[in-house]
Amino acid sequence: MTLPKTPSFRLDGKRALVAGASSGIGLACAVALGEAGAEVTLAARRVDSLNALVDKMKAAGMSASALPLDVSNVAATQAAVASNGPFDILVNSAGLARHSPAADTTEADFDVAADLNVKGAYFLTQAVAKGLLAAGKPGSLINISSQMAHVGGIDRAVYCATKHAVEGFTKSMAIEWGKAGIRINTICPTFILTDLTRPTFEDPEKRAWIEDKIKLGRAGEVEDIMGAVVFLASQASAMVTGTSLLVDGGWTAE
Ligand SMILES: NC(=O)C1=CN([C@@H]2O[C@H](COP(=O)(O)OP(=O)(O)OC[C@H]3O[C@@H](n4cnc5c(N)ncnc54)[C@H](O)[C@@H]3O)[C@@H](O)[C@H]2O)C=CC1
Ligand SMILES: C[C@H](O)[C@@H]1OC(=O)[C@H](O)[C@@H]1O
Repeated sequence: MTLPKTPSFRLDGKRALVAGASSGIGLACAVALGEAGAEVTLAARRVDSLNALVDKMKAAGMSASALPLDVSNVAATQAAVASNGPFDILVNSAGLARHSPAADTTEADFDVAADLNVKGAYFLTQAVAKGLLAAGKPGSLINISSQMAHVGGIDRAVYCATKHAVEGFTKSMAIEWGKAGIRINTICPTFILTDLTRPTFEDPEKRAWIEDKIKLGRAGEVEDIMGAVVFLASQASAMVTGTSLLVDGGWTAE
């Protein structure tokens, strides 16, 4: 009897683009992919915010470079991906939140969130996929969505709408490009301690509510996303497409 072979989690020889790489979840994903052997292009609006990180990754033996990229600018995104691709792996962690009661949402708040979280994510994913299709290569594209793509949240009607939309285009693109070997998935984190959530965590009542809702009883850390991203980027997830990987500590189990 031949034993089944465990698929590799290694990413040697793969080129990865990480958008929103200068902080938080994106930064952690860039490091995780680099440690797994990928050649990582870290993208952010301001490249000077990436230089120290790129140097640290290189000093630790990883392959890393910086690319200026404003994900809410579709034409600039398409041009940057076309001239620097093709990328075998995309992690899009660029995102924002403007929280308010649903009755108070302004058109401007809606537009700024939709422009980045939905439109920007859509066209970045499309641009990377088109590079792969033109090169006849397979790939794994990952958008950082949210547990809020699966439930509602107080003051989060717009944020939830944008993240639900990401799930919709992820499934549709996965159907269209599956036969070309392009897999598209989302990672859906719970509350993770980052710049984005710091104001929420600094409120003791809100922090207690979060730690109660998360069934594992603690706030998420960026390290909690690192294994998930390597899994989805690698051959270990070869049969996984069009779905969400919830890293929510059990929030949505209730
Ligand atoms: N922190 C949390 O609890 C959770 C965060 N998320 C999602 O994770 C992603 C990353 O968020 P965090 O790391 O928490 O916050 P963060 O604020 O550290 O990261 C967001 C990144 O997006 C970048 N960004 C903003 N606008 C951009 C643009 N136009 N072009 C390129 N980059 C842009 C920022 O510079 C920043 O590096 C977001 O999509 C967020 O919605 C999802 C679930 C939970
Ligand atoms: C920024 C939000 O408050 C935060 O991001 C998420 O996706 C979490 O579920 C929180 O709602």
